[in-house]
Amino acid sequence: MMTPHNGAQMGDFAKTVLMPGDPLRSKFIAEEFLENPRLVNEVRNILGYTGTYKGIPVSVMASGMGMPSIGIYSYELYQYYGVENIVRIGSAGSYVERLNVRDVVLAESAYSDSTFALKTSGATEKTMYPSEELNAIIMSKADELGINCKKAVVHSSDAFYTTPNVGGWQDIREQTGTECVEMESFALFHNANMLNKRAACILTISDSFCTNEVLSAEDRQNSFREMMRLALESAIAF
Ligand SMILES: O=P(O)(O)O[C@H]1O[C@H](CO)[C@@H](O)[C@H]1O
Ligand SMILES: O=c1cc[nH]c(=O)[nH]1
Repeated sequence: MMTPHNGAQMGDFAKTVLMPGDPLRSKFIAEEFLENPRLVNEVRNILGYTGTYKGIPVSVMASGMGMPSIGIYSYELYQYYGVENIVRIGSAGSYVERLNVRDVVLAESAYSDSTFALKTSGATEKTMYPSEELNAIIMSKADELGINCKKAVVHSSDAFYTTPNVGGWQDIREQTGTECVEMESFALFHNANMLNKRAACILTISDSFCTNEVLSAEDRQNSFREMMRLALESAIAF
């Protein structure tokens, strides 16, 4: 079953797909962590692989950046490829001092003023929720692995670059209670809930709005090993 955006056949994806925004983070995870990784999609260079981790099938495929992009890929994986679980593994900018660069964060909810949900299904909620079951497994795996995984309310933004006239990150933080920003989890959680599937989002802080630290493109691609291990160990426990 091919789609306009995915060249894989039905059966090519495992029941759980890890989903970074960056296609080269997807390639890195497949080559570094999966046994016998097989490239199953390269349409638009949205690299997708299936292999095994500790003998259990797991897939990893990029989402691209932003809600329209993850909206397409997650919908097709759930609806046409029989995927049950998608775990976004992304980078994020921190709005608060308790979330430092390289900290691992689990989204407990995603707030957005995006129209993605409204346009997709008519949903008017501004907060979308991940699967409680997946989150519980991820937190318990983090404990087992000795990873300090911090839960946070995430802001899913439609814009990466903003100008001063639209209100700054401090206003957003105060008005919404969000603690870090990324660009996809609201749409992913919406699609999972709409299709009776499961989703979660683990993030690594790559930028701090408080300290102005910024990680390099290479670090964002290859260095988030704690998040990758946590996602893989959780995936085989789902
Ligand atoms: O590192 P990824 O997973 O792409 O996530 C974050 O990075 C991109 C912006 O730099 C957006 O996609 C944002 O959500
Ligand atoms: O500041 C950031 C960092 C990563 N991703 C975002 O969307 N914003």
